[in-house]
Amino acid sequence: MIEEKGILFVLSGPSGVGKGTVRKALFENNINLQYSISATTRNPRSGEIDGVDYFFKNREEFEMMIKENKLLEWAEFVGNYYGTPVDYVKETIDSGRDVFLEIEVQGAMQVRKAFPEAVLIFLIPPSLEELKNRIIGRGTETEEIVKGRLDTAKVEIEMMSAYDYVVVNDQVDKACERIEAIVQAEHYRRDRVEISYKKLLEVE
Ligand SMILES: Nc1ncnc2c1ncn2[C@@H]1O[C@H](COP(=O)(O)OP(=O)(O)OP(=O)(O)O)[C@@H](O)[C@H]1O
Ligand SMILES: Nc1nc2c(ncn2[C@@H]2O[C@H](COP(=O)(O)O)[C@@H](O)[C@H]2O)c(=O)[nH]1
Repeated sequence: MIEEKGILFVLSGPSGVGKGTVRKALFENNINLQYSISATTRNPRSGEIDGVDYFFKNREEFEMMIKENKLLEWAEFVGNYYGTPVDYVKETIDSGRDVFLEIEVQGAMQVRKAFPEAVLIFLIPPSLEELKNRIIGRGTETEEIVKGRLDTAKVEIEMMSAYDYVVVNDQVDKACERIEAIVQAEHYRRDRVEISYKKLLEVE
């Protein structure tokens, strides 16, 4: 019997589009995906827990992870490092389970190179105005960081065509449904859903 590997799904998109919100809603629906917790040098926001939301590191620790090839991808984003620990991703995929990354665009492009079979999903806002409202509305960043993230967002949106799928986050539940449909479609495409086609064809 051939061992089936899991699929690596990557959700990316501009800052403030709602990646974290959509990801949390997806996982509340018990979707059968394993979330890969990232490492970062940014300070925890109120309520964020080390080892749950992120592995919080100082710059020295993060740079050591880079040096020791412990990251599948990493990027510097508006003044902080972010990266995906490689061992968890590899072990989970090898065990046949799907992994879900929520990362920014530079990192997604690195995943594309390192893992060409990964499925890249780009989340877009209904408009740039709405994106701005969402970043400001979240109220977690200073005015300067908000500006940095909005400037970066314009560059990031230009990378949309490098993705396998584009999903509009107009409403969280609708965005989740679209992503769930992509996950299902990718399983069908890889012939991993246990449907007996023979049986189907037998039906008159
Ligand atoms: N569909 C939506 N409609 C309205 N508001 C939304 C929607 N999705 C997310 N939001 C809101 O937008 C803000 C930004 O969302 P979130 O933090 O999930 O974005 P993000 O893409 O993960 O941002 P970052 O990349 O900066 O971490 C939050 O206040 C969230 O509640
Ligand atoms: N390249 C990577 N980007 C990541 C990773 N984890 C999160 N992110 C992205 O960083 C920005 C900022 O996140 P925030 O929590 O400070 O708002 C956002 O776009 C995240 O998706 C990662 O491991 N690698």
